[in-house]
Amino acid sequence: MKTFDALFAELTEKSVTRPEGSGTVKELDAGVHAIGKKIVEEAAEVWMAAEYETDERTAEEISQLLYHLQVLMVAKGLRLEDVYTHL
Ligand SMILES: N=c1c2ncn([C@@H]3O[C@H](COP(=O)(O)OP(=O)(O)OP(=O)(O)O)[C@@H](O)[C@H]3O)c2ncn1[C@@H]1O[C@H](COP(=O)(O)O)[C@@H](O)[C@H]1O
Repeated sequence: MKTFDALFAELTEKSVTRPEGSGTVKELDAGVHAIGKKIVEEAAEVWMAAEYETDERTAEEISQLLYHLQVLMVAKGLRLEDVYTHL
């Protein structure tokens, strides 16, 4: 099972190696504005799933929100430590 930290390491590596077909690379190239919109969309999907769908669907939507938050962190050059310091 993938952890938050392992996913972040994977996305960071992809931002450097830029493999063909990577959705992350595509999203990074779209820029902070597009990534931000995706985050808002995914956050709304988390909310709707939590209110009206199953726990499994909610967990799936949360995983997608976490993914897009990580893509934004990579786009901004933020490290996990930069966020963890505020927890
Ligand atoms: N965890 C994720 C992940 N979560 C969400 N997503 C993306 O976010 C989208 C969210 O799905 P939705 O159904 O909400 O969105 P959609 O509107 O249908 O899709 P779009 O039209 O917006 O692409 C998915 O289609 C994926 O493009 C993810 N894309 C990649 N990962 C992981 O990130 C890593 C790197 O992925 P690549 O860069 O694609 O190799 C791999 O480990 C992947 O498993």
